[in-house]
Amino acid sequence: MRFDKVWFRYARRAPWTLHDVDATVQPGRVTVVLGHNGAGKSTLLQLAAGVLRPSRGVIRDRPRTVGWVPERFPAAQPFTTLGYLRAMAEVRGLPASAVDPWIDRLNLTAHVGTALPDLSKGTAQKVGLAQALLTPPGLLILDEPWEGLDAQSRELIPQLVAEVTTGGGAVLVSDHRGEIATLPNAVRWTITAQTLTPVVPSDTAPESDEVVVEVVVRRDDAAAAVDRLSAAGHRVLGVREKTPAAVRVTSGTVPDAHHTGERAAGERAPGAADPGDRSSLVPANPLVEEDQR
Ligand SMILES: Nc1ncnc2c1ncn2[C@@H]1O[C@H](COP(=O)(O)OP(=O)(O)OP(=O)(O)O)[C@@H](O)[C@H]1O
Repeated sequence: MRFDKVWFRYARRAPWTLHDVDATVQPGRVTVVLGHNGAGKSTLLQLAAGVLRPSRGVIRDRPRTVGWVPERFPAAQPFTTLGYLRAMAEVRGLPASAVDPWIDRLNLTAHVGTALPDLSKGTAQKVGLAQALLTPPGLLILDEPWEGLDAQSRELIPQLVAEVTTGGGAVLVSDHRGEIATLPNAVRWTITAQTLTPVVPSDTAPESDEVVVEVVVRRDDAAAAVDRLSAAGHRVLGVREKTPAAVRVTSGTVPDAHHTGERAAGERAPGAADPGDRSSLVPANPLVEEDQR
C-alpha cells in the first residue's frame, strides 16, 4: 500500500498535521511509526485504515482486508464481548465459532459475558485485537497495541504480528514506548515536524565489500536525495533529523523510498474512506474491508 504524496489536516484552514507523506507499506513486513506525543502517528494510521481521507494526495493499493485496532477500543457499544465478536464474525461472513480460537488465545473466556463498557482497558484492547484478526488481514494496523496490556498479553503482540507477516500481510504499528525492540527487522518511520521519514537503524552493518558514504544535503532536498540514491541502487541507512541533515549510503537496495511533491485533494472524510464493506454495527471501530482505491 502506498501513500502517494499524502497531506492531511483536520479542518480546511487548520495547520497541516501531515506534510507530503510519500512512502510504501510493504507486504510481509512490519513498519513501525515512531514520534513524540501528538506527532501524527494515529492520524497516519487512520489514513492507512481509510478512517480518514487524505486532504491532498491519495493512498493506493490498500489491501482488501484491513484489520484496525485503534488506540482506544470504542467500548461504548451495546454488546457483550461474545455478542460483539460474533456480530463481527457475521459481518465478515464467518460462522459464530470463528471467534472461539481468539477468545481462547487472547484469554477472554472470563469476559465473554461482560458488557463492552465494563471491560478494563487491556481487556477491551484484546477484544479489539480479536476483531481485527478474525479474517487474516492483508494489512494489520495497530495503534499503540501494548497500551493497557498485562505482561503475558504483551508478549502475544510480536507473535500475532509475525503470523500476519508470515502470511504475506503488512503490519503498520505505532509505538512511543520503545516496544519496537520486540519487533525485529521492522521498517521504521519517524514523524517529526509533520514530516514522515524512513529510518534505518544506524548500526546496520555494511557487507565486507561495501563502504559507508556520508552525504550532507539541504533539509528540503533530503527526501528527494533518498529517492535518487535508492533509484541508483544504493542502500540508504538513514536520514538524521539533527542539523546538518545527512544521508548515509552503501551500495545495495533500500526497503522504502521517500520524496517530496504535491497533489490535489479532497478534505477529510467523516468516516471510513469506502463504506462499501463496513460494519454498520461498529461505526466507531470499523474493520475496513474495501476494494483497492
Ligand atoms: N479529531 C481531531 N481533530 C483535530 N485535531 C486532531 C484530531 N485528532 C488529533 N488531532 C491533532 O493532530 C495532531 C496529531 O495527533 P495524533 O493523535 O495523530 O498524534 P500521535 O502521534 O498519535 O500522538 P499520541 O502518541 O499522543 O497518540 C495533534 O496535534 C492532535 O491534537
